[in-house]
Amino acid sequence: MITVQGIHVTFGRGTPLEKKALRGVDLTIPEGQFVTVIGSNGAGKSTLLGALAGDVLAERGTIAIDGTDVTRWTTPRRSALVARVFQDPMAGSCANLTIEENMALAAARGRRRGLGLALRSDRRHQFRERIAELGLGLERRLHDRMGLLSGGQRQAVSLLMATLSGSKILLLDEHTAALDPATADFVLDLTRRIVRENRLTTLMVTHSMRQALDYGDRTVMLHEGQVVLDVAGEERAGLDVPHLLALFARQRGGVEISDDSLLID
Ligand SMILES: Nc1ncnc2c1ncn2[C@@H]1O[C@H](COP(=O)(O)OP(=O)(O)OP(=O)(O)O)[C@@H](O)[C@H]1O
Repeated sequence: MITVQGIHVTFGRGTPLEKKALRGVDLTIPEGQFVTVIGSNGAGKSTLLGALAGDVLAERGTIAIDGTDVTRWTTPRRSALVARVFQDPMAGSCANLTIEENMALAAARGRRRGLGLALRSDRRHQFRERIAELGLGLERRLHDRMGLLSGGQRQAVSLLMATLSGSKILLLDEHTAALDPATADFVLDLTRRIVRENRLTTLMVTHSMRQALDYGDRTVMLHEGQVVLDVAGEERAGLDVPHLLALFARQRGGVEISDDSLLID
């Protein structure tokens, strides 16, 4: 369970470039819920994920994970609880380490155990079995450098890595945006499977309205650092893309969507 209460984040405070990126965000996300997060450029989506991961410190408000106040915890301290997959397939894993070493590092995240221990033969066997489940044949490439993989393969391995440390929260920041449509579909279906099997509490930022409605159980829209729409259950099931766009336009004072950053499919 994630509890965000009254979070405010301001960048460049007191400078001419001061930007209030989050302005009093409240969100309670029950364990295992999969939330899609939408909003136009600069709405505060990545900042919200950064605040949850600990990269961005909130100046006001609190963030609790399973009842523990983590507001002042650093990113490394939160890393055993929170896993992230980024838009850039090169981020979040080490290109110069092998697939197996990357998996071992992910498994050791937030723990004091070293890489050696994480690479014990029983763990190696486990890594091979887990990566075989992706159906990409990567179990035969465990000793290849991560940098040799395609973008889609890297995102798939990054998703798998997110499950190895036992963290219960998954943050996905447009993790399919850099992939071709077919590969994006594969990674999204894998995401759905991994989230369900591991009962991960998930926030997925997407610019695609279609993805926002097709994946997950709840959709949250941010606008200028605030939650302006929060739908789940039957209300969400009854929404289609034109509806969502109309709701979005209403939040913007009736201004039509002319923002290229919002994809409708
Ligand atoms: N490190 C930073 N320093 C200064 N300003 C920042 C920083 N990070 C984000 N911002 C600003 O805060 C606002 C929110 O940014 P954020 O990246 O959270 O938006 P977003 O909704 O993820 O947008 P996009 O869809 O374009 O990625 C933007 O105006 C952005 O320019």
